[in-house]
Amino acid sequence: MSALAMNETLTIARLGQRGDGVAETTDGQVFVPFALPGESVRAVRDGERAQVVEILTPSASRIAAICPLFTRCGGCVAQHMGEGLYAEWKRQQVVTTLGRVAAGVAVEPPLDAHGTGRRRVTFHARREEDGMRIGFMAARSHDLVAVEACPVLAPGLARAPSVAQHLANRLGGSNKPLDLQITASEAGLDVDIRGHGPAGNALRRTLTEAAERLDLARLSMHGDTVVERRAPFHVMGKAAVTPGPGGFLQATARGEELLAELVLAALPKAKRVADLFAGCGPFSFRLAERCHVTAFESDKTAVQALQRAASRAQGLKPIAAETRDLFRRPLLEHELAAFDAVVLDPPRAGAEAQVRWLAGSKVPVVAYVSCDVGSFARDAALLLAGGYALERVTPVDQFRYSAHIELVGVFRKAAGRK
Ligand SMILES: C[S@@+](CC[C@H](N)C(=O)[O-])C[C@H]1O[C@@H](n2cnc3c(N)ncnc32)[C@H](O)[C@@H]1O
Repeated sequence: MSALAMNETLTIARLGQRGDGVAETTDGQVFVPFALPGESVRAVRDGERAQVVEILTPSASRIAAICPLFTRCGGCVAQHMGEGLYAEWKRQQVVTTLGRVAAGVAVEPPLDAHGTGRRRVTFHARREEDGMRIGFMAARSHDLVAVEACPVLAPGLARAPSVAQHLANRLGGSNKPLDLQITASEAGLDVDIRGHGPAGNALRRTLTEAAERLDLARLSMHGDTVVERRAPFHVMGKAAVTPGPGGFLQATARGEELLAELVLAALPKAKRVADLFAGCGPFSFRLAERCHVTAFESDKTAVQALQRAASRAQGLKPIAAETRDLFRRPLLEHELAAFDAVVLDPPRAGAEAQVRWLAGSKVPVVAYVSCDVGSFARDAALLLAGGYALERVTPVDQFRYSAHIELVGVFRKAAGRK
């Protein structure tokens, strides 16, 4: 903190996008982590940020955090918000950003997609004076907060901290910081280690032995399988899918289900659907229960996982899958003409190149699943300019207690519009 730090009373006017309380002062906005609207707080200010020293008048919406590490660990920012305040804060993030391009659009209250909790976690590990430490990064700092348990994780990850600690100890010869990504699959824990150099034979033996001892389903380094004792899998509709090591998965099983339900509800009459940015197929498999699906995805391993699972699944309509970079090679007009609905679920950057082609297409309905409201708003503006109407926006909250929010937007083009 600088020598200019001041101790003063601040009144919190609203919540910012990241969950900080925001006070309006004569010097401009001041961001106050863990303070709530309506509260008066005594705080130490440093520039445009302030730390609470004492809450003078607590908000009626303040609740007790569920985790003793809350405020130290950088993973959660919102455990102190009561349910109503929390849901409205998340909804407003969508309303505010989207309002710039689609002012009148109805944004529904967020759907709670936490379910039984997050099915994937990444622990950081690094050497400290007393040995290897595993944990999460503290907020706005390079400090590591030691974590022995995390209440937002699904029950299948209950032993993830001790697994991460054991593996970090085994890898402790390296001074490099490591990331240990652990996923709870139906066949047990699926671990991908990043940050370590390539595994030589000796290290592979050590890790294979550790996987036995920890009863892991699979252990990989940088996406390269070291040992697969049981194929990890996830049930997606009528398919059992084994994603590539470290491959993308929605954060919670409930989130994946809810997103798929919203997508399916948007296209009740579709017969031929393009699933863009399809990953290993969570939407494709559910769509294929009633329509023909063509999946496009740039990650070859994900496409192979989808194809393998499709070849084994029973009772589905045909699913074709193609490895394709949709930023560089979006589907063009004549290709889009083969579909009566398009689903897209791009990474945070959005799908500008693809959406430019979609905007000029005649595809009657587009279900856009987004993990970044900023890029969604930019892409939505292109679709609106192309003659689509944004019918509905449903925020989906898979990342409970974080500032993150996802959404499904349904766009429809009236018949006859070009
Ligand atoms: C948010 S994930 C969604 C995946 C899948 N729909 C799901 O629900 O699991 C985004 C996907 O886009 C893929 N992707 C990223 N860049 C891409 C690109 N340029 N072209 C095609 N796919 C891309 C990623 O590999 C990832 O699978």
